Amino acid sequence: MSILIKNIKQLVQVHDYNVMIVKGEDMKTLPVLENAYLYIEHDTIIEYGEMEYCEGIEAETIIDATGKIVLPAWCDSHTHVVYAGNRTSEFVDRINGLSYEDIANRGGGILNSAKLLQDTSEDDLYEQSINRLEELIRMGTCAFEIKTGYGLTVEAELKMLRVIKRIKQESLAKITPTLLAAHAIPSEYKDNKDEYIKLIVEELIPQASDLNISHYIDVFCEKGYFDLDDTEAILKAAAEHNMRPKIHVNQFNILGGVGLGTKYDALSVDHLEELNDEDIKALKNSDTMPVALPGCSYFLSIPYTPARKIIDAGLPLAIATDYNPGSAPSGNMNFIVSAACVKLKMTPEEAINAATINGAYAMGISSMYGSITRGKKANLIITKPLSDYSEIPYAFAHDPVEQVIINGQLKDIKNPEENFRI
Ligand SMILES: N=CN[C@@H](CCC(=O)O)C(=O)O
Ligand SMILES: [Zn+2]
Repeated sequence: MSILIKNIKQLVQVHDYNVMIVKGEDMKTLPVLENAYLYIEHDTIIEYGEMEYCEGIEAETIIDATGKIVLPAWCDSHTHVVYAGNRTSEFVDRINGLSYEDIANRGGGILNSAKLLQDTSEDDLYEQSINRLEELIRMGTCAFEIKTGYGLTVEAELKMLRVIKRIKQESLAKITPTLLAAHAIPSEYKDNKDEYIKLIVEELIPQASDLNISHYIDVFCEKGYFDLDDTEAILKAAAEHNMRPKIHVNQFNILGGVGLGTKYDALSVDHLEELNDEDIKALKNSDTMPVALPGCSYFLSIPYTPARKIIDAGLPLAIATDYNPGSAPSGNMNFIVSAACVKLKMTPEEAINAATINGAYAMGISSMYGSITRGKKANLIITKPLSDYSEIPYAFAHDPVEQVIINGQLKDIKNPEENFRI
């Protein structure tokens, strides 16, 4: 199978030499080839260049991309897309004045989603989740991290892991699973948090490790959830099973989770709506990717991650959706790229770097995803006709995506019958 895309107005994020991460000042640069072609064989980017060098290249499928932009598909490194039902009633409660914390204190929030998920069959959970995921592929995302965390019992967390495994096996999207058993304290452990941590450490992590699905561990390190000691106990146990941290830190309060994350060589530390100089210092001496989640800030009306402080300190930054039923019920990366520009004051170049190559890094897949590089996987967005790539974040809430190539397959995203499964 071969595809040739011709007359591309702008081929974006082109790197002749493979890149794994883009940091600081370098995030301002987005390499672009004007009037270009791109040639794909099977699932791989084989060749690209200026149109004048395209002569003689033949392919089974030829796409004329006159006026259009081609870029790597979005890499969403933080999602909770496997969940049951929704939490619209809490949405209304918040409109009427309750805070996210008030709702959690009443026993709602994550615990509500956990109850729903525990009562949902594995097949139903799979169907709900893959349908959400396919809607997101139509919006241009082809790589997703997916967390557990709405099970909160050994049985239900393993059910979530099996659903994620099935999605990983059946979807054309690239999936990175993460174990987030420490997402909230189940009500039966309300006065006995240590017992729940013991359950995670002694039963869940070893059983999850035996399933060999997830190589990443997450903890919601936050007041009222898991403190620094709890988090460390879980990271330590996970490290013995070769699970690397990707943790929720600094969403509402600074507990020292960033420093703890870097100490345990976290692949990413996510949220960072609150951030101090010590956190910046810890990140500077690490291989840890900071991840901003502007959809959560928008939906909960909490501060936005100080992206300028992070990037101007010479650090890398990724952006992701945090797609979940409580704090960010949207997985639209086009919106996230726009919000990064408008609210986090990132340039379009920085935002696109953050949503492609740095998103891929935050899933440990940037050697094969996140840039237009010979040998990398062909996961691509072909836009509608646009004046320039900066129109993607500029025209917020518009849908810039016309076609998607996922794993080397051209998909008709407007056709409701189109499927994105292997
Ligand atoms: N903060 C922790 N976890 C999610 C929210 C989960 C929920 O409310 O269901 C987040 O990243 O925002
Ligand atoms: Zn999250």
